[in-house]
Amino acid sequence: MLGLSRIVLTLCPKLCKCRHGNPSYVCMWLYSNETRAPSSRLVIPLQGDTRTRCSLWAQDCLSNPATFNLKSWFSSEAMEKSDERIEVVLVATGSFNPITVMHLRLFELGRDYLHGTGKYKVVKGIISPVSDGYKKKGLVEGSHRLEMAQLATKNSDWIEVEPWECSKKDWTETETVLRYYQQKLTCTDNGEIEEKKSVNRKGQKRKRNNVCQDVPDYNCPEIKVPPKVKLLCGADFLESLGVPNLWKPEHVREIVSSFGLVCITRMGSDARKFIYESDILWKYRDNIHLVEEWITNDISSTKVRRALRRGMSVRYLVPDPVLDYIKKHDLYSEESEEKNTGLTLEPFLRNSKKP
Ligand SMILES: Nc1ncnc2c1ncn2[C@@H]1O[C@H](COP(=O)(O)OP(=O)(O)OP(=O)(O)O)[C@@H](O)[C@H]1O
Ligand SMILES: NC(=O)c1ccc[n+]([C@@H]2O[C@H](COP(=O)(O)O)[C@@H](O)[C@H]2O)c1
Repeated sequence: MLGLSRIVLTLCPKLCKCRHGNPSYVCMWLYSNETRAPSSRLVIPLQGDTRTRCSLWAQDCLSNPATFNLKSWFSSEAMEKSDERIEVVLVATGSFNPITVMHLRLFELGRDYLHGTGKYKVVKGIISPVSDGYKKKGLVEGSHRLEMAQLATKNSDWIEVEPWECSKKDWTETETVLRYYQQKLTCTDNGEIEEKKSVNRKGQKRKRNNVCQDVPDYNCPEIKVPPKVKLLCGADFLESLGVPNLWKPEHVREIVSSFGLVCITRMGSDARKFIYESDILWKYRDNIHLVEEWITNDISSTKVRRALRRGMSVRYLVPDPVLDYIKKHDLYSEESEEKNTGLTLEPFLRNSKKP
């Protein structure tokens, strides 16, 4: 809870149970330093001097976060009404050529880890297959990769496949992809309201006070605190951040500072050492969650494609419906592996262009 930048108090007439329609709850929106969006919300029944107490507590907490102790200010009954965990949406980008069981495991491992911290609640997982414009060698058509990812996640009640990135002709940088998903979550939930609220009639930005009363009511569905997007990846992906000309330094900074990473260990990669050796990753190491996979395996799409080309079984490495789809469409062959041969990977091409 340290790192609060702003607390907003509002009264909640819509939660009111009294006949006169007077507000009966105080809603406190807590804004973290990391993001401009509210990170959590507390709802406290309005009894006696609750509103004054909220206001005093907010000022006290902001001026000296070390004194933060909500329980000493409010009753346990009031506290039980709030879930202070930060909601997270895990986004995995990649080729998924084809999707394997390990890709699905990444989500389970990432979610378990974040829940184990007690600080986060994972509300959704998003698989975002890369566009054909990425031009990676052996990359089969996006429509097939999408379909396979959809088949693989059919039985999951929290992992979804987003076609946005894949259905574009051109490749999209990962930082843009994450921003898109964050914006999508924020706009549906409360992003636009937040924007409107911070602009006054003359169109000028309103000065943000530490404590004010201008946030809409608690139980409007559209003002729910938006979940935070975090990038879910394997340790090899993390190490790729250091490959010259593959990533823009400002994108690496933005990914580790604004979004954050949940990184699963992988054979052949030493994520801990990589973070230590990178100044930018070291600076934001608190925003990089390293998850140890103890049941190690090195399933990779490359190895699955290789086995398929050689007519070997890949059963139990990919979900059964995915295997059926691969067979039905005869997706992976020596010929498919030659796709994009001789082409430069789009990120290298883009980053080598003069501005
Ligand atoms: N066995 C694994 N352990 C940890 N992370 C993995 C594993 N397999 C895939 N990932 C992660 O899944 C994400 C998407 O990966 P991608 O689609 O490139 O699959 P891949 O199996 O790594 O493919 P390839 O074999 O072509 O490198 C990446 O962040 C990658 O690090
Ligand atoms: N600069 C960038 O944004 C950048 C560079 C390289 C790869 N990526 C992404 O990382 C993922 C890598 O996937 P592969 O491991 O299958 O190559 C893809 O989603 C790709 O778009 C992003």
